Amino acid sequence: MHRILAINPGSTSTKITIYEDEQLQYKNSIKHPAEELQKFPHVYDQFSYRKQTILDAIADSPYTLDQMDAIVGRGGMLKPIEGGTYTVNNAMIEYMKQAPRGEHASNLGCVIAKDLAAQINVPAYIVDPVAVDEMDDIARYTGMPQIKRQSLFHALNQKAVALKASDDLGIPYQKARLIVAHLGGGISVGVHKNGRVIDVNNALDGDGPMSPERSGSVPLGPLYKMAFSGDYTLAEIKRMNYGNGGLLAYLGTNDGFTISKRIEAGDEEAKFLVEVMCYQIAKEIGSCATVLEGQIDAIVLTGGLAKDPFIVEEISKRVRFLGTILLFPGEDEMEALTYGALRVLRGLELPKTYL
Ligand SMILES: Nc1ncnc2c1ncn2[C@@H]1O[C@H](COP(=O)(O)OP(=O)(O)OP(=O)(O)O)[C@@H](O)[C@H]1O
Ligand SMILES: CCCC(=O)O
Repeated sequence: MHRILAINPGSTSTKITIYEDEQLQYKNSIKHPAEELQKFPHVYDQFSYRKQTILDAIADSPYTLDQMDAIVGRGGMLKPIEGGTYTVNNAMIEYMKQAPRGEHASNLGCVIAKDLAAQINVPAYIVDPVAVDEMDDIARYTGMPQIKRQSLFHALNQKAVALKASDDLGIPYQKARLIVAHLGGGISVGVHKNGRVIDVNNALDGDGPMSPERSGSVPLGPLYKMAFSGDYTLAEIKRMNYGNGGLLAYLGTNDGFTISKRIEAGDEEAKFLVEVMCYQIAKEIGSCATVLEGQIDAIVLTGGLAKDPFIVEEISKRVRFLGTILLFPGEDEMEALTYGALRVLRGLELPKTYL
């Protein structure tokens, strides 16, 4: 039996779980009040604070740290790397200190995992970080030689549900042709072909469909006029893209439950804007279908918004003609982290080395 502590630092909380093999034994979502996190200029500076909250939570659990066989953290904005389970090493930690690709709460996953694992002399891993990059070269190009498309997406959940979908279809993931749409606070739609995500929208940087709180793609001309108008700071424009964009910008909330209740109560504006978001998601799926030249084993809808039947139907009615639609509502990043570590601990996969 393998006992695994998984750590998933998010923007407002740090989730931890303890599994014994596939069995969840303990979970805790440690909330971090905004006033606490605001004290730290950079995500990396939250290391000691978040680590201590995790140690406090473990002290309140039925377990002690030294009972763990491995510690796995969510991986962050690392250099572009292929998917899989990686042993946490110093190169990773140094990269996260500098964070040249940006600050994301998950940057701390590897740092905390390594520190705690070193205390008890067990391995530390990360699994399928947001920086997973398996894109075909042709997908990287834009019409501006100065700008290349980047692969930054919900790799952990996308890969986990793609494995489950392949299993359900009876096809090995290494041979499957899937379009996976992760519908969360951010939205990413990835083309999975023969075990690799060969194209995907950058969910963090104004690429793809709008989401509950992100703008997705917008026309460039009006954007650069706005950027140079002198009316906005760079930080304000960034917030319009990430954090305050999408449904939140129109409706004042990014909460799918609230929006769904508003629609049920007859709010036509809310209904129309959700239709707009679903239209954009369906268009993105349609463009992914061309990448697979129409040979699609399944379209997979996952993430929190895939729990909403209205949203599922709005997307499905436009993409049904492409083939089978499989639903994996919600996400289980803790399970995905744990299973990634388990595959390595059981010798089913070799851990990869981050260079
Ligand atoms: N049953 C549901 N009905 C409607 N909306 C829902 C439901 N469950 C979750 N949502 C909405 O789905 C969205 C994403 O929530 P979720 O907690 O899955 O994602 P997140 O972790 O915040 O974001 P991300 O998936 O991008 O990491 C939120 O707007 C949430 O309110
Ligand atoms: C890029 C995927 C992770 C996120 O949406 O924060």
